[in-house]
Amino acid sequence: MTVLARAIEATRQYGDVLALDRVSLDIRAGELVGLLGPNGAGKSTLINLFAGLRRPTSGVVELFGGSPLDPAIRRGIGVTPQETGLPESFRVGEIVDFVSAHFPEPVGRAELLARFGLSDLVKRQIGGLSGGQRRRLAVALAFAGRPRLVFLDEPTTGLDVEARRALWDGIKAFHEDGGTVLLTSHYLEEIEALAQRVVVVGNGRVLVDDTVPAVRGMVSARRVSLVAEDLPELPGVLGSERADGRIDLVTTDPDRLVVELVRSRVPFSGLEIRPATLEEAFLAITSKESANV
Ligand SMILES: Nc1ncnc2c1ncn2[C@@H]1O[C@H](COP(=O)(O)OP(=O)(O)OP(=O)(O)O)[C@@H](O)[C@H]1O
Repeated sequence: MTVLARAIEATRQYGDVLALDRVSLDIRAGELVGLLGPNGAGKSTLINLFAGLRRPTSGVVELFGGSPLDPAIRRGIGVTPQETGLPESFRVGEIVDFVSAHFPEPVGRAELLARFGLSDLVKRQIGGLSGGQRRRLAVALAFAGRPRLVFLDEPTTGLDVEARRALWDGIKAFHEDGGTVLLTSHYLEEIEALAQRVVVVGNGRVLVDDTVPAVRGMVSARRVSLVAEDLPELPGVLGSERADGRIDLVTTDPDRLVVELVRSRVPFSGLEIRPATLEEAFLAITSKESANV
């Protein structure tokens, strides 16, 4: 399958910060890839390299077989960064026309707005939109020029359930028509709703590149929560925290943890076991990864 975007051993440093550490990744035509990772993992940096907004410190980044720094090549992509500033005095329809004018075969105002559930806002000034409406508009604009490949950095942050669904529908429709998408998210649920492939990044490295069900299986960390005065060292604890009189322990083996807890004869009560958040699960993957190095 045609590779539309490729990183080969791409490293990006900001001063002392190693934001990306020898990342190699192919995005193939027709894929909808979810880039998942905690804050500071390097997701935006990777998108910025693909979109030609930053250069790699070392390694190679290609877009459509050429350089992402070439404006003619970049015309084939659509991008919505994490934060966008749209001119407040423009009306929604005007900004769509303005962006569309930069492309040879734009989607067209009515169709684009309909795809993202924004038709009713066509005459509204951007300054009068809610935060969620602005976000949806910013994402819709990435699709205005009929791009082959779209990069969306946390497209649904700050959106309520309905707005999120409207956005997902727009992204899905593009993908079903053969479009290729790379989107970032903190939520596996979001990636699960849209993508088949998920790339997990942490500390600037690709930790996992697999199908959504495979990653679901990997992030099997559980949170064991209980009330106790004090706890001894327990095996398999990846992280712990104390809040509201409870102690929360993150582990990939809750059965063993509970057995050891009982064996330790420390008095406890209110035992609860539930799935860990993705952030906690990342910790599990990251620590497994560093154990393998
Ligand atoms: N312009 C910059 N100057 C200095 N450091 C930067 C810059 N941009 C990013 N970084 C650092 O690089 C690392 C990766 O940041 P990046 O924004 O790519 O992460 P992210 O995965 O997108 O995070 P988030 O989920 O919070 O958006 C972080 O440590 C960040 O502080």
